[in-house]
Amino acid sequence: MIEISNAGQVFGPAGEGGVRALDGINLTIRDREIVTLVGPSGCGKSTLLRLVSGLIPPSEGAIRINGDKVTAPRQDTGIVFQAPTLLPWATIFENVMFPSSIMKRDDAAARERAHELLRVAGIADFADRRPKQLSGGMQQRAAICRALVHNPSILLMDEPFGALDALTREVMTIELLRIWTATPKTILFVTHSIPEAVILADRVVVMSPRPGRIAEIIEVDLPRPRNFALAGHPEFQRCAERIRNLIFGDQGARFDVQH
Ligand SMILES: Nc1ncnc2c1ncn2[C@@H]1O[C@H](COP(=O)(O)OP(=O)(O)OP(=O)(O)O)[C@@H](O)[C@H]1O
Repeated sequence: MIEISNAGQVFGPAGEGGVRALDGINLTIRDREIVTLVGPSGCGKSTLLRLVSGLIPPSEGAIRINGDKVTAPRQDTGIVFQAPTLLPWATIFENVMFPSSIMKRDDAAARERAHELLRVAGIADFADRRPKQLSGGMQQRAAICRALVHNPSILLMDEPFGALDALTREVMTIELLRIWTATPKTILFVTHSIPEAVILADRVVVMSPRPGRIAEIIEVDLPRPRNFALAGHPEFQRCAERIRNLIFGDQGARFDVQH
């Protein structure tokens, strides 16, 4: 369970000169829940993900995972950024194995898991290539395999499919749900895509413009397993409509969120 209590973040000097990115965030994420985060550009989605990952400490409040205060990156957490951030000099297989290697858990089981993930992601034939020999989409698939290789119980994803073409993006979204069904984990997922936010989530957290606050939390009552055929479902449309109204409904609306 992830507990975000009264978390706030100010970058730079305290007071007038600082940038307040987050204000008074309270959110509890249950085990094996998928929560998506949407909101206008600059509302603090990535910052909130970084606080939960332990990459930066919150200026105010606290993040707890299973009761322990998060003070640094944790072994039970995997993270995927929008850019693949692979090591250019290592092979795809070595990149995927990297978390297991630094945790000194690069045994036969981990290697088998890495091969299996590469198969699922459709890039097994590229295991011995260097990142620059793969397309951007294939590199991103490798980055997702890397985040999953040590079978973390928490997966934090910051617009992981943002740079992919629309078709690959849908395939990867459904693939992520398939992986989640096979090995359930708690997922916090930042996206600019309303359909992606709804199709993945148990709950969608909609954030308001800077300083980022939670505007509303929307429960998505759609059956699982899910696919994009559910876009015609009345519950899908209700959720998507509500998110749109929250984001575009006021004068401060920003148009960088995909309909
Ligand atoms: N390291 C930093 N130093 C100073 N300001 C920062 C830093 N990181 C983020 N910010 C500021 O905090 C605010 C929130 O940024 P953040 O990247 O979390 O927003 P976001 O909702 O993820 O945006 P986007 O949707 O465009 O990716 C922005 O105003 C940004 O300029």
